[in-house]
Amino acid sequence: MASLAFSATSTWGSPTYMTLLEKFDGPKNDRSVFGKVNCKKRDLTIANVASKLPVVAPPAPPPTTTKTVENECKLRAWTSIQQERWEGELEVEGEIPLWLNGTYLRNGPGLWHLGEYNFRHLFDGYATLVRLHFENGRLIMGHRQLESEAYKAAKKNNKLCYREFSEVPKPDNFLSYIGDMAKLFSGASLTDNANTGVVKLGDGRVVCLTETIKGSIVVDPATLETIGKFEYDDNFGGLIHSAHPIVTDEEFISLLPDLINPGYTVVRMEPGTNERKYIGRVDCRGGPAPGWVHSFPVTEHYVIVPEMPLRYCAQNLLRAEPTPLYKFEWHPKSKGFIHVVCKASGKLVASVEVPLFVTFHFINAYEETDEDGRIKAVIADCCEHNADTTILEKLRLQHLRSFNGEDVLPDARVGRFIIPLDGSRYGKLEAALNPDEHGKGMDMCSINPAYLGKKYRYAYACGAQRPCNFPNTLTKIDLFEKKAKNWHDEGSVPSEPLFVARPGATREDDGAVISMISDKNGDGYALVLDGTTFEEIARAKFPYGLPYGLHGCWVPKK
Ligand SMILES: CC1=C[C@H](O/C=C(C)\C=C\C2=C(C)CCCC2(C)C)OC1=O
Ligand SMILES: CC(/C=C/C=O)=C\C=C/O
Ligand SMILES: [Fe+2]
Repeated sequence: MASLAFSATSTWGSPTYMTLLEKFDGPKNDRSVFGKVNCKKRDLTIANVASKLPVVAPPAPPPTTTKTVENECKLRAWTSIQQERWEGELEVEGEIPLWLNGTYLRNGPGLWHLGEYNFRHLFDGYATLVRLHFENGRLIMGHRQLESEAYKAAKKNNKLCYREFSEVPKPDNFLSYIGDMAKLFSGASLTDNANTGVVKLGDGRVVCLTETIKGSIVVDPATLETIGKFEYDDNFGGLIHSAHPIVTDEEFISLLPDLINPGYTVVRMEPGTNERKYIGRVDCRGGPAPGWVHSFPVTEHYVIVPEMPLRYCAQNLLRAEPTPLYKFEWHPKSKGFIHVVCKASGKLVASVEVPLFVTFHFINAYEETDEDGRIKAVIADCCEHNADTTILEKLRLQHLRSFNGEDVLPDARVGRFIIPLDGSRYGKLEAALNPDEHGKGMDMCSINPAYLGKKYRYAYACGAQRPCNFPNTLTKIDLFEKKAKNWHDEGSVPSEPLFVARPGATREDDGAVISMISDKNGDGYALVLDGTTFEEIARAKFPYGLPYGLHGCWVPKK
């Protein structure tokens, strides 16, 4: 299929869209997009509608293959999405459990270039939403670009217009540079490219998120259409928040880092409202700025506030060219801390110094009680990168695209913080199990959501089968037995496994685990594993390989 190059000569306005709408109509369209993939053409309502969707050709992707020592790497994980959107039914191999009814939504940075200009970091890409709709053993896949202001402006002007994770728009001249600085301070130049995750609020609204507050965007889970900005209806201000709020049917809890008076505000929002309410505040204990707080855990009674020695850095925010640690700085002398805030009173119940740590993702946390039922400690688990920040650099696209058989993924582990609540000054950090169990790779985790904040046994994540340059296995961690069971498809990259509990289940691991795989042939497929045995129960090939996605959520059938 001819693709419209995302260049000065291409048209992204409605005339082209209309032309394509007419041109790519009906099932014929599917074939032209798919090539030889086995996609059923049954008249499923959604699929039928979907097959009539305009298949707008996207920016031409950057080179898709990378020379390696042995062979050509065709992996699509690190290359831009092929087209703006697609939807259709997939042929299922194996059996999708009939109880698995609902939609898995996944978000991630899926478009990494503007015309000839290639972005440099995984986290810079424009958001690509993917949906896997499971219904009575059948599976419909769809993907669509998120229509953020940043994405729309890039398409319209064919250049970067907002500050992304590592990319910064080039000022035209000195005066515009001064203007850009003003925009930076007001937040006007920050991106709203919500490419990190997607959550379902208790009231049913589905919101895409990233680190910037303005990058909170409501989408329709059925069509993946961008509905509009999620406006927070309160006076907290600020420009950034944790990219991973804690979201349940009852609440939305988030942390707002304060870069002026280093600290964090803990806030809570009720379903059906857009108003975050104040829970409490933690002042940082070290360093010139708060630690990066990409995620945080909660227990039944507490919000756990990590203060990582990898701290936000005002100078790096202002720089035009990325530094090795991007918007952050490593401050080992400033130390690392974990703070525990009571959800009900907002009071700080513990604040302990812990060994240096680096983490993107907390897995879960819970309270440990003594014989009399008194809470004596908090346990908080995370994907911990052995206090080594190099993982941030390893997520550069050039690095991800150039795997040559060398083992270059830095080691990681399930880091377990033990935080005493008896007034002690220090907490501990240790590996929850031997990292060899999961090939010393560890990130992109999920749990059975019914165990959020509670003592739990199982975590699902990505581990490593070495040599590799990125986590390449799905791993089920048993924190009681301290064992892991690993799933691996040689040469492929799986995305974050998501656990869905079987309705009525009483065992923690009774359910299914969903992931999407980029395989070594350049294809991709949805994968369903049994939550207990961790064996494959079904897979369904995509029409083409999709870019890597970060985080997702489950929207159960109503
Ligand atoms: C991880 C991860 C990266 C991605 O970040 C996206 C952006 C736009 C982040 C921007 C910023 C920071 C990381 C630090 C503080 C400043 C600011 C520029 C907002 O989203 C992710 O989840
Ligand atoms: C992809 C990743 C972090 C994503 C943040 O949202 C980490 C991968 C390697 O450990
Ligand atoms: Fe994340």
